[in-house]
Amino acid sequence: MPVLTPKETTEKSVHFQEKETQGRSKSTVPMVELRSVTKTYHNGSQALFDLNLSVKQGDFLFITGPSGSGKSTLLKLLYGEELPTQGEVIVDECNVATMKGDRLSFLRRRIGIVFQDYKLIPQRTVAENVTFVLQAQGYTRKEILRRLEPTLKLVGLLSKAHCFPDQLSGGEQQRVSIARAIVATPPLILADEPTGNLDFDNSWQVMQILQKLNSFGATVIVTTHDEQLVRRCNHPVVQVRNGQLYRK
Ligand SMILES: Nc1ncnc2c1ncn2[C@@H]1O[C@H](COP(=O)(O)OP(=O)(O)OP(=O)(O)O)[C@@H](O)[C@H]1O
Repeated sequence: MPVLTPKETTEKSVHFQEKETQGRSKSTVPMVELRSVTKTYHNGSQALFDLNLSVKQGDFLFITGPSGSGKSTLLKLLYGEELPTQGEVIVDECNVATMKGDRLSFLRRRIGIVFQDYKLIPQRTVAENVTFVLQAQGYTRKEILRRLEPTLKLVGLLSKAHCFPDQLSGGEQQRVSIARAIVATPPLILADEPTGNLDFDNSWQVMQILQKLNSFGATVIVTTHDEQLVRRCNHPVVQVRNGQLYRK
């Protein structure tokens, strides 16, 4: 079972400020645990089989694997988009499969999700795309404004706050989607092929942001095909093959 080594620096919440983390004790608390998880889709397609994984708070993990091996399915199980056919999916000490309604929504608020295809709203500006979810969650205007600026600054888009998505490059659009995922400072960030549509320089920029968030304390799990990017970052890697996980 790939149990991943925790980093030296671990915090429970994300703040967009450098923090003095040297000398903190390692976290041993798992943020994510999959216990003997099997996922078979209704059409009989078996995506994952008897899979175990433990990712501790503050870890950074890459998940690689060939197309169709089950990477996206694994992430979908973590945010409750799909349910396991067998086994348990534990996120932040909650059993995802047993959560419904408000409890599932509350758990999802603690997870920032970044997709390959950005999923931005074309008719809304960068600032509106980023703050939309906060508004829906009932944050006050003052709190929304307090969060917006440091978030845009972190992804290098403060000067683009009033642009619309079609006025941005692909790399910039992906950074907006990261800003949207992190503006509520979730302790867990899941990124599904976040660099799949980007060239190497933009991919590296995205990875640097994700690594920065990890250094601030967030647990980060990234699926990718990009071996070059994985090699350049010094983080644990597991591979999904035939529905199971292998440590690389
Ligand atoms: N909604 C679904 N219904 C039926 N089968 C599905 C569904 N989603 C995924 N699958 C199947 O599950 C398996 C794993 O798919 P998944 O999308 O998790 O792979 P992946 O590793 O993320 O692939 P890629 O790298 O191409 O995105 C594949 O065989 C796929 O066809």
